[in-house]
Amino acid sequence: MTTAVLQVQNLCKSFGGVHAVRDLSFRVEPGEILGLIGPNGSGKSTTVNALAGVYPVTSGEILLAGGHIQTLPEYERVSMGLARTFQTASIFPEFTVREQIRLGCNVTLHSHPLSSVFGIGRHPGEDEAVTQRIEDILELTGLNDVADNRVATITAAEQRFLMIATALAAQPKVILLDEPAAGLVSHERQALSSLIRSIRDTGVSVLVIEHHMALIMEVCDRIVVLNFGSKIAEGTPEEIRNNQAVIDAYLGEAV
Ligand SMILES: Nc1ncnc2c1ncn2[C@@H]1O[C@H](COP(=O)(O)OP(=O)(O)OP(=O)(O)O)[C@@H](O)[C@H]1O
Repeated sequence: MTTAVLQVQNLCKSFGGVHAVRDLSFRVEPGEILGLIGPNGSGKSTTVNALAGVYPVTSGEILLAGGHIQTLPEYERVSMGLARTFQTASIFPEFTVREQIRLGCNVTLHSHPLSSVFGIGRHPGEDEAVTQRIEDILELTGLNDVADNRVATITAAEQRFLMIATALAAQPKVILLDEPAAGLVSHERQALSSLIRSIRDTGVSVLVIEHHMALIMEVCDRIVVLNFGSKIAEGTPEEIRNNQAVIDAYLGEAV
């Protein structure tokens, strides 16, 4: 078996007496788009926050490319290759789009933070590499046309894509997308589907948490389904669509 990009083993997370996530295990393989779905309150956000290091786990293990990360702080997980987006836009309205993406690159820099001012601790070629990376991300996310616009002035959909762009700037091995389609209209969701596939095509694995079933079924290679904090099913979109436990708990007659 190849090493998973992200592996979750027997993850439990409780808040006092609330068992938000119970004994959850799954793997995100290299080059895979994995969906995490379930009804409201089933533990999806808690899982993402535990993976990202926002919450300490109650028990269980999280491995990134084979190494344990469950005790590491959030920023170390990012610099090791686990990036995430948030349900609400987490951006700087006064920055330009390009500046905001540059911020996301900082976690990968070897140069001293003041190297551009004082010329000390500079890693040759790093500025050029970062500039090229930003251009590549603008191209990938379709934000080139608004690259020099202030973040406050771009559309809500562009802000969502910018959040993904900023997460990509950290050069992740896996990106966690927390409800990326929230608030998007049909053609924007289509663009999001294409973007998610393009991200995978660059070699970055994707874990996507989403309520929009058409998008999940269209874009995911495999899907994990939660209910009351526990995994009730795992499989291809076709298998999940026809799984009676999933239909009863979540999908109903919707798909
Ligand atoms: N910080 C917290 N303190 C106490 N209980 C919490 C906390 N965060 C989540 N919970 C509880 O944990 C359970 C799982 O919540 P979670 O937000 O992870 O579900 P979800 O699947 O992401 O829901 P939604 O689809 O509505 O975002 C719920 O019962 C919720 O009330």
